[in-house]
Amino acid sequence: MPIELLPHLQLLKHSIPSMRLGPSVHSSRAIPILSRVFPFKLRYNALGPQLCNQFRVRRFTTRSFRPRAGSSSEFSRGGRDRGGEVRVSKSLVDDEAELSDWVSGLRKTDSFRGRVASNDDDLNDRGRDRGKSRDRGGERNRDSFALKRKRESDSDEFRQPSRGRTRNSFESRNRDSPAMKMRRESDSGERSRGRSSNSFDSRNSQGTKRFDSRSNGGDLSFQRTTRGMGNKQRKLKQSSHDDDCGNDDEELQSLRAGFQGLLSEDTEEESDDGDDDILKKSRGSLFGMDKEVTDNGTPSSPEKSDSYLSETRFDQCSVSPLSLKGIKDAGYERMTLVQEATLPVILKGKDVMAKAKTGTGKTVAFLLPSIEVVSKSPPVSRDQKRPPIFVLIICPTRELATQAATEANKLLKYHPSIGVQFVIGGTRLPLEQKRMQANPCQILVATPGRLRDHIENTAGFATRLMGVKVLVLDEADHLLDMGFRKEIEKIIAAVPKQRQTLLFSATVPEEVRQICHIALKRDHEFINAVEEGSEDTHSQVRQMHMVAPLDKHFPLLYVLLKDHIADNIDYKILVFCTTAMVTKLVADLLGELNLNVREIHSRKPQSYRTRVSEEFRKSKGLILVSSDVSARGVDYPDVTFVIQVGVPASREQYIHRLGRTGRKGKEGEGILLLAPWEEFFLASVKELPITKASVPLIEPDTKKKVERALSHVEMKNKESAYQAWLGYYNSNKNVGRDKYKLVELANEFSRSMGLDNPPAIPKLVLGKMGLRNIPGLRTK
Ligand SMILES: Nc1ncnc2c1ncn2[C@@H]1O[C@H](COP(=O)(O)OP(=O)(O)OP(=O)(O)O)[C@@H](O)[C@H]1O
Repeated sequence: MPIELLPHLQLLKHSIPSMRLGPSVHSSRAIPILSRVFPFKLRYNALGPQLCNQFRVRRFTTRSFRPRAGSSSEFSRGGRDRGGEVRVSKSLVDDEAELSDWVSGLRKTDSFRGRVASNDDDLNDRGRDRGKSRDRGGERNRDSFALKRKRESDSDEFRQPSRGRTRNSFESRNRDSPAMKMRRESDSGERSRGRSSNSFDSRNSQGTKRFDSRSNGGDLSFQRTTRGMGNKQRKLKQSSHDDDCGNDDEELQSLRAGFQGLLSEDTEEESDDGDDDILKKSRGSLFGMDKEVTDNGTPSSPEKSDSYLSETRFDQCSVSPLSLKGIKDAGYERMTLVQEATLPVILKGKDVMAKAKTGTGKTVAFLLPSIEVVSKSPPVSRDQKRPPIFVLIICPTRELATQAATEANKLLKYHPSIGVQFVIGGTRLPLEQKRMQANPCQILVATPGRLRDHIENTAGFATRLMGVKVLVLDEADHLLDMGFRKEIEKIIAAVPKQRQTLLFSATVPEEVRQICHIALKRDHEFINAVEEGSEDTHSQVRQMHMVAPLDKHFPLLYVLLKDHIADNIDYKILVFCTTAMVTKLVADLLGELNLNVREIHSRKPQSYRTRVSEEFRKSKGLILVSSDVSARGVDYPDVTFVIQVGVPASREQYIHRLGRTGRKGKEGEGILLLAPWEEFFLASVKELPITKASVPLIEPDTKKKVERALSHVEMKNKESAYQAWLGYYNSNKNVGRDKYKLVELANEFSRSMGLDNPPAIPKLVLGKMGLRNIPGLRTK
């Protein structure tokens, strides 16, 4: 049964002009419980203040509504008022991914280039990996605690046998999941003029407007019926965001510094049950939440609520019957809150920038109206030489692009005349060219670099792009930041000026709002589906940070993982690392520790990435160690735990990574593991409910075990990780400023890998990093 969040919000009636909700507390139960969670290994402190004191004040303004004649995007019937929480979601994943081609170029070899499994072609991958790359999944990484350990080839079989389980007791916690308020904001032109039909908040000089979705103000295209469409208040209000703490240069630097290949050693499987006892002792959630357990002592999988859904059904809005059939087959009945908020506006043809939390259905929110545009366009004849592309969707990573294309295919099930294709880096350009020629599509999903390749190298492609009516930037903030800006500007120049543009993300920093005119018309709508006063993260995802010296990070990571696994029979864990090569190292280490682990990062061929991604999507009882290729947008269901090791590239990246758990209203946990000199990052996420965890004692046996495992990790991988680590932190504004200190820290990292001397780095690389002649570095 879905949990009803915030029953008090049910009391809201659309006739109430304005009300203020009293403070609510959430997750306070965690505190006393935490103190007894890790009697043997982990002791968490100071969980209190943030969880206890999250009082939120919300204001709702309601207005009565008049249907607007001729609105093309009206819902035929409003839903009942209902509180809810919006999440959103897509994120940008990875600079590394898009840069991997560049890295390949540098190496003057195509050995990194893989091919997409969807092309039924992973020969490159097999050839490359055979004999030199050890797949760590099932072959050697046995997790003595995982109930099932499978070989990598058994990709779909990680699901634990189902057992009778009771639900977690999450519903008993006091959850703060207030009614969503969506903030819509039109850009400066309209702001200055004001609009009589919206209820402007006079306090906001920039045109903040409040309105109730049930009682639409002027230009909203929700149908105004007596009952209205839902209980969500939409506020037209400018949001502000903290500064980024990093930038894409960091990834670039780490790549520059760290591209050493994909080698890994061949080792025997090893089974060591030595930590069984520790696990048994420390049963209990990492975050100290009481969970109901099954007869056999294992808790159930994450609790789910439908708070991300609105009351409005898809069949209440004016989309084509064929789309409705596809939606129904996809299993969607009610719109998510962001879909409900954006669909009418997009269907009206307006440019939209939308922000909503991770995992709340942003993909469908931009796909569905885009499909409607195509379905209303004149049919494309098969003989047409350069059939127009009507909808162009840009995603920052390959995984996201393929995911969006898959979702589009679902929705297009009953639109036989509409085709969707994707073009992504890491695949052969000629193959894509042939594919596009054989099956011309009207909807194209692309990563920026590969799209530019096609614009420059595929005959007739530029002409096809002149048909674009809708341009979508998924993970817009990432696409518009410095890492992708140039590509995006080129792409925008290649599509018609007269088009509709849609920008979606779970994070929209102020800087991006400032420069969104690059893509959007001046009178675009900003729709913020994150309720006012709410954080950009989900309240049902428990967040912590732990600050510990670097030399403790590997054992701590192990302890955190083992503990979570012991507590969650259906565990599904994402471990984020700073760079691709550090990701590889950590995956190697966890493999040596007999955990059931896979790795994904930009240094892996695309076919491998696709395969592992698919496996993780379907699996339970699996750990995926990832670089930022999985940070944004990737929709892995039921991720139970996200661990971030080392400082994230930015506040936004932290949010997107964390957003891999807690999707579609589910529960989740996240922890950020920092070294003391990385604590500066916490200032950038201070408004998020991240509580501090104290560093647990690490048992001598655990320490020894981790050291032994590290000694088995191939030297080459340690060298690459060291170099990549240096590159990443060198380009971090805070850490990289003092080169002397940076090298000291890098050498601390080297020691944490069990090396007495730091690995030597080529002079050329050091020169590029501006680190020549810094004491403590070894050159070769
Ligand atoms: N109306 C709906 N009802 C139920 N499920 C839905 C609906 N719309 C989308 N979903 C599902 O919700 C999940 C999350 O959607 P999606 O990946 O689009 O989220 P997102 O907001 O883009 O997340 P992120 O910010 O991480 O990219 C997907 O599994 C999708 O199939």
